[in-house]
Order: sequence, then C-alpha cells, then structure tokens
Amino acid sequence: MNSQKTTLWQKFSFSDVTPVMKKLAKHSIDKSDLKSVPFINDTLAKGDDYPDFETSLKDLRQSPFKALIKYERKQFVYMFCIHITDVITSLISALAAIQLLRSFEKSSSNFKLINLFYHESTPNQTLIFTIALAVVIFLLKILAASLHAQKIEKEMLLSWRIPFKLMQSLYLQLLRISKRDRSQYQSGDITNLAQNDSRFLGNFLAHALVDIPVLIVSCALVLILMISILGNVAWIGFAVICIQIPLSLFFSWIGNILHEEMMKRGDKRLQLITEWIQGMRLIRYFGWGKYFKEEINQATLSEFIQDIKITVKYCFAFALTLNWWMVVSSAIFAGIVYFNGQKSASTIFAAIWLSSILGQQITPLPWFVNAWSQALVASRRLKSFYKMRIQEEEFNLENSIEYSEEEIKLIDKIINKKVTDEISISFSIKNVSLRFSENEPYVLKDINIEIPAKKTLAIIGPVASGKSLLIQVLMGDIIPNSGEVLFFIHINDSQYKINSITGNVHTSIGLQLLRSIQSYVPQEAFIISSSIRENIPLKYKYIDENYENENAIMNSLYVASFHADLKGFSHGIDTEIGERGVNLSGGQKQRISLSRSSFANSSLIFLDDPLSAVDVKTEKELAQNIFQGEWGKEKTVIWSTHRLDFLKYTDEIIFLDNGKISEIGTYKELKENINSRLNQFILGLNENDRKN
Ligand SMILES: Nc1ncnc2c1ncn2[C@@H]1O[C@H](COP(=O)(O)OP(=O)(O)OP(=O)(O)O)[C@@H](O)[C@H]1O
Repeated sequence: MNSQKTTLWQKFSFSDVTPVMKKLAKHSIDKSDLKSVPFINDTLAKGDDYPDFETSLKDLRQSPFKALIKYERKQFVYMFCIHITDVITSLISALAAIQLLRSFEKSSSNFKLINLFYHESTPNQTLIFTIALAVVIFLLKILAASLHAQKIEKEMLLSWRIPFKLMQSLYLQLLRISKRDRSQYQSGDITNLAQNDSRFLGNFLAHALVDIPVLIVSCALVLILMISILGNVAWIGFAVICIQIPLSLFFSWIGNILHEEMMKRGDKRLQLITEWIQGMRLIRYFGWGKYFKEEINQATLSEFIQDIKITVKYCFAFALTLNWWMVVSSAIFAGIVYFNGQKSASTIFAAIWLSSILGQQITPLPWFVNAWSQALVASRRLKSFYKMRIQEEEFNLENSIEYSEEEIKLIDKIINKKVTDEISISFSIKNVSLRFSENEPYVLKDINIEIPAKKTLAIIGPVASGKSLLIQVLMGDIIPNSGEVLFFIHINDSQYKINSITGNVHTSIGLQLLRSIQSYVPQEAFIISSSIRENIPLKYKYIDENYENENAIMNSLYVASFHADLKGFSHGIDTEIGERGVNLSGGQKQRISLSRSSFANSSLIFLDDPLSAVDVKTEKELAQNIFQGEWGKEKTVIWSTHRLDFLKYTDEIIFLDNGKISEIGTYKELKENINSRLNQFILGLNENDRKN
C-alpha cells in the first residue's frame, strides 16, 4: 500500500498494525510482517534520498548535520508547508472568532466583515451569519488539528529514519575503518555515538528544525494582525517579547555549553559497563565487583550532576517562556488603558487569543536551543568518527596494478564467486617493514618471503615477535610503511582466456579479491549466541544458501575433530551455545572456529595460533585431518603457531625474532641443523643467549 495515496484517517487506522502487534507479543515477527505495515516500510526503506555509503561519507565528513538536512530536504519543505498552513489556519479561525464578537458589538470599525455582506442586516441575518461563522471556526480548528497531526506523523518518521540511517553508516564505517585509526575509539564511545548522538541529531532535525522558521514567520504574522486589530498598543506586546526571548535563550545556552562534557561522562560510563560485561568472570574471580561498581556509580553520579546543572538552566529558561504570553496580553491591556484605546470585548479577546498563539509558538524555544546544542555536539562527535580513514584510503595509489579487460572480467567473477574451477594462491612478499609511528621501533623488519601455492607455511617465534602482525599485513589489514605483498591466483583448467591474476593486497581491488578467496581463524574464537548449526556457516552469510546443509556442516565439524564432542550435546548441532559460546570450553570454541574455515572451503587459509587450547590427543587428530588431509594438499595455509609438534606437517617454516626473519627452511632442514634457531628455541634459549 502506498502511503502517499492513503487518506489521513487510514493513516491513523490501527487495522494494519494490530496483527503485527499480536505477533510481536508472541515474539514471532519476521520481515514479511514488517513489510505489511506501510508506515514502517516507508520509514525505514522507501521514500528517502540517501546516497550509498561512499557518496554520503564525503558529506558526513564535512558535517553530518548539513548532510542530513540535504538528504531530508523534501521532508523538511513538506513539513514546513503543513506547519505554516496549520498556523495560518489557527490565525484565520482567531480572526473569524474576533469577527463573531464584533458582529455582536456592531461598534468596531476594523474588520467588520459582516458589512461586506449585509449593509443593513436584520437580526435574523446576523444570527445566521454568526452561526455560520461559528461553524467555520469549528471546521478551521479541526483542519488545524489534523494538519498538526500530519506534521507529528512526519516528525515521527524522521525521528526514526535519521538515527537509523546514521547507525547504518556508523556500522559500515566501523567495518571499513583502518586498523591504525580504529584504536582511537573505545567501545563505549562507539555505543554512545550509535545510541545517543545519532538520536540527538534525529531529535533536533525531526522536531525542531522546521519549527524555528515557522516560529519566525508566525510571530511576524501574529504581530501584523495585532497591529492591524489593536493598533499601536500591539508594539508594547512586541517589546515585552523582545525582553523575554534573549533572556530565555541566554539561560538555555549556558545550560547547553555543559552538554559536551555530559557526553564525555556518558562515554566513560558506557565504557565501564562494557568492560564489566566483558570481564564479568574475571571481576567475579578477583573480587573486583565492589570497586568496579563504585567506579560505575561515580561515573553515573558525575553524569547525573552534569545533567542537573543543564536541567536547572533549561528549567529556568522554560519557566520564563511558559506563561509569558499572559505577561504579553497584560502589557497590551495596560497599553489600551493608558492610551485610552478600544476597550471592547473583541479587542480584549483579540489581545488574549493572539498572545496565546504567539505564546504557543515561543514556548518550545528553550527546548529548541537545548536540542540544537545537543545536535551540534552530536554532529561534531560523529564528524570526527566519520573522518577516520577507511582502509582503502591508506593505500598507496602507486601500488595499483593495471588490469586488462579480460582480467577485470575474471576478477569480477572471482569476487562474485562465479568461478567453478579449482583456484590456488601463491604469495610474494618483498621488503616489508612496519612501525606504528615515527617514534616507535620497527615491529616488522625487511620481510622477504615467497609462499608457493597449495603449501603450508608456519610462522613461529617468541612472544611479541610479530607473527600476528605479519598475518595481518598479508591479509591486507595493516598497511606496511614500505615494501609490497603480491599474490597470484591460478585457475586450473580454465575456460577463460587467461588463467592467472596478480594482485597487491594493499589496493582496493586486491583486498576485495583476497577477501573473496580467503578464510581466517583468529587467536580468540568469535562465537555468536546461537546454535552450532548456525555458528559454522555463520547464518548471516549463508542465510539464502546452504546454511541448512547438514552434511557440509557435519563434515566441517569432523575436520575440526568436533564430532566426538557432539555426543555430549543434548540437541546435537542444534544445541544453543549461549552468548559468545559460554557453554563451550576454550578448545571447543577454537574448533568451532576451525570448522567454520573448513566449511567455507576457501583456497587460502590464515590461522593465527588458533590451537592454543587444544589437548594433545585432539591435536594429533587435527593434524591428520587438516594438514595431512584436504587442507595440506589443496590449499595455501599460512599459520602462526606456538605448537611446535605440528611443524613436521608443514612445508616451510619461518622463524621471526623481534620482527625480523632469522631463519627459513623446511622442518627437516631446521631440525637437522643443531644450531638452528628452531632447535635453540625448543631448548628454551632466546636470541641473545644464542648470540652470546
Ligand atoms: N596497534 C599496535 N600499536 C603498536 N604496537 C603494536 C600494535 N599491535 C601490535 N603491536 C606490537 O607489535 C609487536 C608484535 O605483536 P604481535 O601481536 O604480532 O606478536 P606475536 O608474535 O603474534 O605475539 P604472540 O605470540 O604473543 O601472539 C608487539 O610488541 C606488540 O606490542
């Protein structure tokens, strides 16, 4: 149903919403239910002019505030028209009511509309006219109320859509942010940006932005009417307003200067709460709960105090504004008495009614200022988040590789997973060095390695020697200060004109290519709060594909030696494994993570020491399944490890010492050399002992 075509009354009908509400109550709502509600559909998906993330990022970096005004301008114009018509309708009804009074008085020379129709009106004619006028006033009031309802509906739409759109781009930015810049932000800051800042911005734009120009226009209109009806005494009312507005703005403003600090205190509290949740076990075991609680209480208290300071100023401004219209009308009465103006009922009524319309417009002024300053702070904070570089921006354009038309076609097919032939990958790493800032030492130094296709390379070395960093550089996650990482994709028995592609992992195309053929098993397993069945394929990715493919899931669990563990689960692969896998042991989580990689069946696998929590028996099984099985023969595996027993299954080993390759060779070569770094390492000697 197109909401543009629905009538006002249909829009307010609950018949569409009721079935969804019932389902919501039963927690069984799905996407198709949401689609059946035109309002939700309209709000979240259709009818907006938001560009895609890349395009909007430019605008968001200049000012999220201005960007949103640009994308929602049609809505703002529409809301302005509705709102100003609503105000004008109210003014016309006030004029009609004044005229009604004057038709009884027959004394006023101004606005004697009745004389336009009846020069010598009979009492009956006057009666009919006044009844007709009363009906018109009533209808005008209904029209004004329904216009106002329409405006509120639009406000609601915007107050949902703006934060929703901002959150979407925030998540995308978070996903693509460069690894170096990401470290500037803590989880609490990001939660606050998504939860509060985006809402503050949405609140102001939805509820106040349009009201400010409406306020200015309507005040001018009311003033013109007052002058034409009441004469020069209306200027007294105007003068009284001129005193009140700056006073109330002043108090709102000084309250709002405190707002930025308030947001920082909120970040701190959220940060502590996130740490509390993440470290719940440790906090309990170490008995830190009391101190943590105190810290959170203090952060909450300091946020609360700041809020009180802001609220006091705001309330003062609000109190000033709320009943000011009475002061305005009283001042006008005083003027009428002092200057001996018209003292008829219609004049008094005009003074009261027009002042109250003026008051209605001005009352929310302190709130506008409050919402405005919150929105400005939110926009500034969001801007600095969007300003962080996305990963592609760190790439050096000189590294780009020129591709022929045929190559681009093939790249496209690989990225979109349309290549059915067998793919294999080799690497060439040249002069790679890395440090995190000018003042810090290099953490990777002049790394040069060739990794052949379908081979297993082990990266070993002492703690903090740079193993994980090297893997992250090879995966394109960290851009080195110098050197390059090239990879070569070979396609066997290809029906395409070409059967190999060269890529640089630190270019946009290279990164996309690599991500379409790689899988990764991290040091710490990532487990979603769901069943094993959904955890293996990660339901998000395979939702429309084969995530219910039980054979493939079982096979991947077998490869990761998880099949025996399944017997202990009451519901087999449908067993829920709790939030972040709380119902699993450390080793089980790691093996779920490994099965995921096996299920993905990628041609290139990065393993960042994922077997640290696996026992010796399982370790042997894994070695047979993985390194002697399909992975060892068909895939390129790059594996950082401390588990030296596995090394005999690898094709090549590099030994990292303090970011530098100190040794490279096969397991046999390194083991046979008594002085090899590997043998020294097994004996427990460090690099310095060896040199000495
Ligand atoms: N973002 C970063 N900023 C600054 N230094 C970093 C950063 N990430 C890692 N390092 C430093 O780089 C060095 C190598 O870290 P890396 O994680 O690669 O070690 P590792 O060999 O994988 O260690 P482990 O065996 O303990 O997993 C460490 O000294 C670490 O402190």
